[in-house]
Amino acid sequence: MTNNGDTQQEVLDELFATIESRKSELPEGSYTTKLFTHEKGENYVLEKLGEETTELILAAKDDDREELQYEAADLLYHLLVLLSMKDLDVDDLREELASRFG
Ligand SMILES: N=c1c2ncn([C@@H]3O[C@H](COP(=O)(O)OP(=O)(O)OP(=O)(O)O)[C@@H](O)[C@H]3O)c2ncn1[C@@H]1O[C@H](COP(=O)(O)O)[C@@H](O)[C@H]1O
Repeated sequence: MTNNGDTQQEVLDELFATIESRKSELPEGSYTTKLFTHEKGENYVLEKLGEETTELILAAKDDDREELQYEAADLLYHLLVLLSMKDLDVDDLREELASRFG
């Protein structure tokens, strides 16, 4: 693992803020806009989560750590989009995880 300091520490917050901004502005050419405006509605992001989960499982089964890292990031991105669609945010996720500590 590499560590470039604050940039990596804050990347989840920055990614979530970008997702929220795409949700309100819906800029053309944005993949996130595509997820928020797809004709299948939230089912499309749910399908993507299923696909990304399958890809993650295959990477784990293959013991391909590089692919696993890549697929985990894809999965997390789509999860954050789903949270945003449901008006939850990354702090809700932190709060739930923190409540399980100890
Ligand atoms: N982290 C991500 C991210 N992870 C995965 N993806 C996209 O998720 C898709 C993964 O689905 P697939 O592997 O099935 O690829 P695909 O065939 O292109 O997907 P489909 O078009 O079939 O749905 C790819 O298109 C990836 O580009 C992401 N797209 C965007 N982000 C982040 O979101 C930010 C905003 O992106 P835009 O909304 O595109 O401006 C970016 O700066 C990134 O930080």
